[in-house]
Amino acid sequence: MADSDGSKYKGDFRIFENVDELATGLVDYIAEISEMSVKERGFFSIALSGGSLISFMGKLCEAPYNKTVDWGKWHIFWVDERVVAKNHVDSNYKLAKEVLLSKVPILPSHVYSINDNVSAEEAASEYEFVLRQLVKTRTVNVSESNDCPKFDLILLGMGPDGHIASLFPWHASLDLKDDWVTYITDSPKPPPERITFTLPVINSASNVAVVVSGAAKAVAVKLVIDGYCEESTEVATACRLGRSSRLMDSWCGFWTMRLL
Ligand SMILES: O=C(O)[C@H](O)[C@@H](O)[C@H](O)[C@H](O)COP(=O)(O)O
Repeated sequence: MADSDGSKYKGDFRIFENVDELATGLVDYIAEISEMSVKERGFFSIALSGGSLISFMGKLCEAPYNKTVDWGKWHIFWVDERVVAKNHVDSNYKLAKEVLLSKVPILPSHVYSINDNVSAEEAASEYEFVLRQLVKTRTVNVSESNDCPKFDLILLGMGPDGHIASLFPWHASLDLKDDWVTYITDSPKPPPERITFTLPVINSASNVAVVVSGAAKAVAVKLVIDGYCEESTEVATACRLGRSSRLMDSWCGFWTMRLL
């Protein structure tokens, strides 16, 4: 599969019987990429969205992951964040803190949350500034094909409308090419004010996984599977599954993309 800038990805679909198996499959995948990145670069840079994927990541606090993962090497970012106080019920940071960050020995200085005391516009530009410093020191790797950050892993959820991060269908933010982080004040999903990585940053990551469960997502997932069918034979099994059942009633799984 090739992106518009010629980047090549290898991907697969991982389908599970239930959300508990999905959580185990997801944390195995995260632990594997963490180990590989620490071996190759000495760091692991991971960017998270909000939503249900964070609760699945809670399994990382259990054995064996709590002991085997090299938590001191983790650097955690947010692919998108709602511009609300860190203790607000809508905060993606709050969710990640409760489920994971407060339970494993990640260094507080390696947790890059947004500044929630400024406007969405300022928060986005400050976050991009922080990223630029970390790319200079290579704490976050840099893409060989553009100057974008190349996160070791970006984890996304997907809404029933097909949105990922805080990039919503038909929104002008989808067309941004030069910004790394942007802001919106009109999110169709509340709360309205958010910051988000742009598509060039998401598409530059070494690994991306989209984690999706539930009946509400079935139509959007079918569109993704059909898109893959047109472009790649790598995911033939998932495609057959998608075709034989035409539209699955529900969906429980994630798909991965690895930059070659
Ligand atoms: O801030 C947000 O709204 C999220 O980052 C968003 O992109 C989320 O990941 C999807 O809406 C899926 O959420 P669920 O998995 O909870 O449906």
